[in-house]
Amino acid sequence: MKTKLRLLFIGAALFVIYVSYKILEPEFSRMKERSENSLRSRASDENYDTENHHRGKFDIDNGAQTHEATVKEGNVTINQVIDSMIERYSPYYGYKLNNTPWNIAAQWVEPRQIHPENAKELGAVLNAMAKGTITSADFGQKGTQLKLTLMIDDVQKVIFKPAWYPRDYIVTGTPYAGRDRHNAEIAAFHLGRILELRRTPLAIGRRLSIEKEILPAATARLKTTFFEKDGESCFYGRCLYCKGPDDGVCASHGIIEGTLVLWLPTDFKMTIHKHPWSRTYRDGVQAKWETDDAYCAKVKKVPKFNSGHQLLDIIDTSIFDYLIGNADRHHYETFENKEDSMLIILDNGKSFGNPGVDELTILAPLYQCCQIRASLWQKLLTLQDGILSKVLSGILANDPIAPVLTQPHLDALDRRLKTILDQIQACIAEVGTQAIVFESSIKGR
Ligand SMILES: Nc1ncnc2c1ncn2[C@@H]1O[C@H](COP(=O)(O)OP(=O)(O)OP(=O)(O)O)[C@@H](O)[C@H]1O
Ligand SMILES: [Mn+2]
Repeated sequence: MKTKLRLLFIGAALFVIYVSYKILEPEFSRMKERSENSLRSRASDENYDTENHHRGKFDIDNGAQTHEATVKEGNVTINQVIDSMIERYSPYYGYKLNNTPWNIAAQWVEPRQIHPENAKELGAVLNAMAKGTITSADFGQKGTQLKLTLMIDDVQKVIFKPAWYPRDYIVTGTPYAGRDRHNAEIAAFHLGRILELRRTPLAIGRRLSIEKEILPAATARLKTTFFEKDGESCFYGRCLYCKGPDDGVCASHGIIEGTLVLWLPTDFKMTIHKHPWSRTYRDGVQAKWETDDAYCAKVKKVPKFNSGHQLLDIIDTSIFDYLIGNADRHHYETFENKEDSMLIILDNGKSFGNPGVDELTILAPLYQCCQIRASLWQKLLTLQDGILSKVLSGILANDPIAPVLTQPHLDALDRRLKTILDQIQACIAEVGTQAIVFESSIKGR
């Protein structure tokens, strides 16, 4: 019996080494190819502003950022991998469009992705969100937290989630404590891109002038929630936790910082589902999943989870949430009447609260079901050894409200990634290779 276990373990370890090698191999050769082709293709792309040809930097900042990897034949360093990934995932905000940005973003939405892999128009859409004119401002429509619904250029709806905390504020208490972290929405959006999940709506930071940009566009009912404190304009909007001035946010020198999240096209209706691993939000009351190690087997008996991809989507999301420290995934939404719909990763506001706490219970869907899509596992393997934090911080460095995350939050990502990979190894040792599911996360089947 002991020998059998030992053999199984050695077999699993060899399998992991082989798969890791296979995964990294194409990344290395793609990198070589890219570095050879990048300058050539950049110069031939007429939509790139050749005077400011570097991607990234939100405001034109000549030549400050050069991520061209100089790859020597057969000798790829980790920094070159990082630079190449930053280059690949940094939106190019100066990209010039031939179409309206809003139509482009609306056409991207499909049942299993909100945007395509690495579209060059992404920077232009984000830029339009960050620079467009606010033509109307009203209460946020749904949810319990303070937010505004803004209209940009008369046509595009976005949510504005305002800043509550300075970047280095550490939220303590329950895993879901505190107000929303607006910066978390931006970090989550880009993390979703790096992980190739692409299920999070576009998000970008923006600083708005209350007097010049919000008040002139504000509805009468929103204006009634404005007040003054210490010579600054403030508002408290309307939501479950918006009772009055004590629940308001204030400008600083007339400016209020926040994150804009692009509203999904309204022709996609959404169905709301209770998350099977949701918390009770009651002190001393535990949910079933917290006390029952065989909980996953019970979830699998529910028709919508015993076939199809929703359970795997939940596992993807638990990995995503563990990385960002989001213990507040109480519900989730899918597209109505789309059989293959993804779990849309909406609302990441309760993330990046405490970089010193790794809330392992967020990973319960992974460790209780012991299954993960091969595509996500592969992606995670390529981001080990500090690559994840460096790539994400390189991309976030170009957001208008950078720095988006403090170093302790970035370090937490690498630490948590290691825990996830260890957990996957433990699952392989426990259930064998059936822990790895060969199903595309984008196609769903
Ligand atoms: N980008 C979006 N496009 C379309 N609908 C959205 C978008 N973002 C949020 N919604 C809708 O608004 C609801 C509330 O948004 P969100 O979850 O961000 O707010 P919240 O106040 O944090 O909610 P909760 O209190 O439930 O956590 C979502 O459940 C979803 O139905
Ligand atoms: Mn929320």
